[in-house]
Amino acid sequence: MIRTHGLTKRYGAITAVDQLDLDVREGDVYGFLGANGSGKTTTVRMLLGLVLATSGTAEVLGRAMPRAGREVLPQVGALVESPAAYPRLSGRANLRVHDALAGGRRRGRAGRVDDVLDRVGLGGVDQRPVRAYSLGMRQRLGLAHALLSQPRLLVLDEPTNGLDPQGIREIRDLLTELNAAGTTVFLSSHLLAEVEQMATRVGVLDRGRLVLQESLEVLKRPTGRTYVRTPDVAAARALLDGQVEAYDEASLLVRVRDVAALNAQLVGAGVRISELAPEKHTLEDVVLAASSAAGDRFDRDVPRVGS
Ligand SMILES: Nc1ncnc2c1ncn2[C@@H]1O[C@H](COP(=O)(O)OP(=O)(O)OP(=O)(O)O)[C@@H](O)[C@H]1O
Repeated sequence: MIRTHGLTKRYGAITAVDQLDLDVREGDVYGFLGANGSGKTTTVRMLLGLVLATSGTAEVLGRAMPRAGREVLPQVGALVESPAAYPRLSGRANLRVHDALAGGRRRGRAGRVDDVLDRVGLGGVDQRPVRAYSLGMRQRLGLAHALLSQPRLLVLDEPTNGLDPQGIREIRDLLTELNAAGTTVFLSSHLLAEVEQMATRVGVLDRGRLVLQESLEVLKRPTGRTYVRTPDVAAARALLDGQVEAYDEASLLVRVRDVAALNAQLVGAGVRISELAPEKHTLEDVVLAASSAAGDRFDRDVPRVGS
């Protein structure tokens, strides 16, 4: 759906995007992660033909950008930074104008507009002019605009910017639902937790360079250790001598892959267990390892809403 080769953008002495090889496949929710200033917005702008690359190539929906923009862009729903809107008009009126400008058929327009407003949670609050909208409402309106043409591909730059935890959850659910119905989603974010909860594949940008591109399933694979929570730490340590890699007063990390066998062994020896689980890599671990210098600039402290 999106493929770039050696995509590079320089602004004078600054290399904002450096030799990027992106590969976004059909059906992905691709989380494009990077600290502030790492080059995400510049990349999104190049993909949409809003900024010209210094060198390298970009293909969107199998066509070269920006050359094929006229054919490609109507099939792509995009949200890049603060979406433009007529401030005196309501969101609904704005969307009707956009739909008309994009050549959407007049027939069914009102229904299409109402549908996307409902989907992004603006259906009930749309009496106000857009100038009275909060940042979060503007963001939702931008998303509604992106959805209007029922695109095969959504390209979203920080789509939850300005939203509260409830709003973030709603957008996440909406994107998951659209993806299940066949829409490929490419979203940029500096929020590790957001991407961890939504993405199927992840690309990590570190000062303009792609330092990691992999499916989340592979990245979060088990570490080969098992986490054991027990009130009988001393007994468990004695039993598993040599296999315990770390422990505290209530838990142990054991170098064992077979959780069922470990369970049987512990229970057989009378060790009480309150929790037993294979340890997994977290996205945070993996991102920090891939880009140690950038890692501490990520925003990790977002509230975890839902699962
Ligand atoms: N028009 C421009 N002129 C000069 N430098 C630019 C321009 N646009 C971006 N840059 C620089 O390129 C680098 C990457 O910026 P970019 O906005 O793409 O990063 P980002 O990852 O999207 O960050 P943020 O999340 O803060 O928007 C930064 O150093 C930025 O200052």
